[in-house]
Amino acid sequence: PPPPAHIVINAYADEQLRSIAKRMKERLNLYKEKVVDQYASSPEISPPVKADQKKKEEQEKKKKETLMDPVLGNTIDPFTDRRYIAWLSLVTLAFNYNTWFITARLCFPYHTEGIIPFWFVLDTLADLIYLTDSILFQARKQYVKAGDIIVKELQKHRQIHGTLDVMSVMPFDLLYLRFGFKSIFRINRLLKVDTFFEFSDRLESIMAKAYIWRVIRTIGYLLFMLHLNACFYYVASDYQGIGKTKWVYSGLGSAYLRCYYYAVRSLINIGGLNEPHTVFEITFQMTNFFTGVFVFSSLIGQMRDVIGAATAAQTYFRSSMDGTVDYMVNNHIPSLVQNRVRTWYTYTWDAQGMLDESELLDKMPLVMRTAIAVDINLSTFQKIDLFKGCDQQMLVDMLLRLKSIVYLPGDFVVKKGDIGKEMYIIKSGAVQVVGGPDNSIVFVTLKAGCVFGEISLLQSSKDGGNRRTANVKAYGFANLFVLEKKDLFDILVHYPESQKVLARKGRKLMKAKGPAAAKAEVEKQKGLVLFGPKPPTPKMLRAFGGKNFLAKIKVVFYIHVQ
Ligand SMILES: Nc1nc2c(ncn2[C@@H]2O[C@@H]3COP(=O)(O)O[C@H]3[C@H]2O)c(=O)[nH]1
Repeated sequence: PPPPAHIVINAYADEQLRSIAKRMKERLNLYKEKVVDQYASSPEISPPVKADQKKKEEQEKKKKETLMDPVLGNTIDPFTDRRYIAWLSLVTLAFNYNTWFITARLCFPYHTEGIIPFWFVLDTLADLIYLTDSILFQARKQYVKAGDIIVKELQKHRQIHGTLDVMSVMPFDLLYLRFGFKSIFRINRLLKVDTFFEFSDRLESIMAKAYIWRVIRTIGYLLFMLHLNACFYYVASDYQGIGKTKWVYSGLGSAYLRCYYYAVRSLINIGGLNEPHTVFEITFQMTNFFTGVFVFSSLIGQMRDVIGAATAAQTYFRSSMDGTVDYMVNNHIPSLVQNRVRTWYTYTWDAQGMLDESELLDKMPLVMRTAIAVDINLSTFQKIDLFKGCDQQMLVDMLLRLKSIVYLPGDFVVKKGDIGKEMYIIKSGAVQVVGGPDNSIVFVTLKAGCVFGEISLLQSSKDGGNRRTANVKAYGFANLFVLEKKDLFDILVHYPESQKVLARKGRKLMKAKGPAAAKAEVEKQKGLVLFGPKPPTPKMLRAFGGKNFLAKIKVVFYIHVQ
């Protein structure tokens, strides 16, 4: 029979009682949750991120304070400071100006009355750059001594290591006053070569495609060798007398251009030059040929290495794909499968620029791998519902064990009824949970950042709880992270709290999504097999608990009023 209608004596009191009952019920649920997972409703105490961040900020502040030089203010970290690298490019420009023009002006007749003021202005500009570098930049550079970053004793370091630097800015130019305007007095400017190499190293380390710079630099070396040879040839011609013999520079046209042309033909062993006749000419020419053979062969070899290293990854990809295709052809694999394998290779290469990321990361120390993994994926992981309430460090441990894998459109990632040995996190693309005849019904489409395959993974193998509960198919190209069950359970051993959280969530998921298995789960819970005994309901809550809690209160209230 239908329950009797409620007797309402006082509407206000009834309303109050209802609201008390509602609040009590909410509290009851809260306690229930807390008994199983202490972080369930207090997210503010679960992730220790805030404490970590605070610590980090303090450390950074401290570091900044210690990096102050008492004399010069902020010191420079030469490895990471981009402004310093930008400045080095200017110093490199000044160094190149000196290197190319001091030698050219030394050999060619470039110091005519009209041009001297221009040279003077350019020289002064270059010297200003050198001076600024020595005083403001090199002096403030941190350096490493026995593994320590030294920032306090910069003065001492400057005295010992800055000798070349100081020599390079010595104003020997003052000798102009005595001996006239000659670029030889500026030859000490070439001692700044260290800065050029430093710039080169730093640039390489920050460039995404460092080989571009390496190729440019090697070409620069080649051109400079030719430049030097052009200078020597002009000096040799001058020594013999310009235009005196057929071999020497004739004195016609642009001296530099003609001498450079000679250097190219002679040093690269192209030949086709006028025959040398005097002993001096023959010796010069022979020396040129020999130097050319050694210097140019090594420089050209260097160029080949640079380009080879730049395309090494591509070559590795090609050779592994070719090897696989050969294997498939030899074993008469159906062309449909062959095409899918080819597509997988091409897509994986296009998407990640490598076939196996873990190969690259394996060589790094753990702390670096962690930094990269945390940077790339931790935020995605923190958003995943399944892992909410889990220990942060456990998430980091998990990140380190993930493997990236690509599925082609239509590929089955998991099949219903299979044993679940891994779970997946979608990195990019989408997957569909499908079922029904011909798998034509799409239950849900999961996108980047979603997890699947976790239901069977979190269940025990007893009663077949570890079987996949649905089919999951890749929709388009799906780039997934795989986490193996073995890895997950290896990690969970160290995080019992997180294990409880996941176990609870696993049970919830099973109840919600796998009805048949959920039945078995209820049976199991009765026997308290899987996750230990259910915690008893607190006494106070028990007193209020129960299905007909409201009815009970009403009866008491009714009797009381009566
Ligand atoms: N059974 C079921 N699985 C789903 C659903 N939505 C997503 N999935 C995922 O599909 C996966 C199939 O394999 P698992 O049973 O291991 O884990 C399952 C879930 O992660 C759903 O509504 N029902």
